[in-house]
Amino acid sequence: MGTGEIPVNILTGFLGSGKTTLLNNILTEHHGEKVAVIVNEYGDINIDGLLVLHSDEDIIQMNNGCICCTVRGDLIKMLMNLLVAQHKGDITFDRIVIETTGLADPGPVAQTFIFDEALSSVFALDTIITVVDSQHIIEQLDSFEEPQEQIGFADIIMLNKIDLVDSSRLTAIRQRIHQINPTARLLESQHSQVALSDILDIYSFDLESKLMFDPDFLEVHHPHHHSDSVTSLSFIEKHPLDMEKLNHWMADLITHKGQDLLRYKGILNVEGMNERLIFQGVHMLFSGTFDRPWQPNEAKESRLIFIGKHLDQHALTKQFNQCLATRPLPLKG
Ligand SMILES: Nc1nc2c(ncn2[C@@H]2O[C@H](COP(=O)(O)OP(=O)(O)OP(=O)(O)O)[C@@H](O)[C@H]2O)c(=O)[nH]1
Repeated sequence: MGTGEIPVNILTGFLGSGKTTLLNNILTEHHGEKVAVIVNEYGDINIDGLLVLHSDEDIIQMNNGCICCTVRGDLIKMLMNLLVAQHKGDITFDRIVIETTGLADPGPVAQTFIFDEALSSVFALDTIITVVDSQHIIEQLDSFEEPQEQIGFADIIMLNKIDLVDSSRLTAIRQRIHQINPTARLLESQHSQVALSDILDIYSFDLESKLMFDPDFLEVHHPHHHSDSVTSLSFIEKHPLDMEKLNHWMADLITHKGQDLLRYKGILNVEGMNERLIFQGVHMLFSGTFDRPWQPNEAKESRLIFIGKHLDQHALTKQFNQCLATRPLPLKG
């Protein structure tokens, strides 16, 4: 939608489904386009922005709220600023990709490009792409409203993480999705690998189908209510962490609280290591891998976020602090 020339793609999908992985695939593919990226994160610290593999793309972080609620005004301002900067020759871009939080309703974000006359004359909504975690989506649909909205508004739905499910589960997911959104195109992927020609430059945003899903879509949108039961807790810590204590903590946490942990992720500073430890988890599925060395110009600090139900903030804070590496004893004089 929109009559402008600059395509906009909205990446959405529930927590941990593979949106940032898809964004990185888009950015690292050689398509010859310059992409301006807007990343909106749930929680109060920036982690995704630090995990995006960008070279000279312009990455804009929106951390002060959810893109579909309070920050919609900010989104308009940000897009306007991008246009001004492009006009002045400070930056150039051929496309905008917006990654929403895992708890966003993409409806209001799409609306921005329809209602705002100035924006809709410059931008054209290309596709709303919803990434689905095939391992967890059925339970997510049973428990939360957000995945229904994300699937309902999609033009393209990527059934991701198909390495973690069998074909009968995939059939059940397809049927469930078809009930919510019979018109979206379904793709299957592992690690969000799809041909970019299947998701970009399709211009499949279809107002009719959005109105079928939400007859009030063209009304001025009422604030979106997130699932009240979901909260987040984040840590930023300069003191290095002890790898062994961290492993024990995670093993214990996943065993006892895995069901409630919708998403946990972080970039950790581990004692004795020159590389960042990238820490990723969705429920019981957890991975920790060292990636690149810390750069001289970046703060060597751990950033960690938990998003989930019934988070015991006091206990988690205590457990996190117990993972700090033992401070060296002061030298005796
Ligand atoms: N096994 C498996 N893991 C995957 C696949 N796709 C992504 N992952 C992993 O799932 C985790 C979450 O992926 P992200 O791309 O960060 O997910 P996201 O949707 O951006 O997460 P949030 O922004 O936190 O909601 C990471 O550890 C990925 O490496 C897949 O197809 N199979």
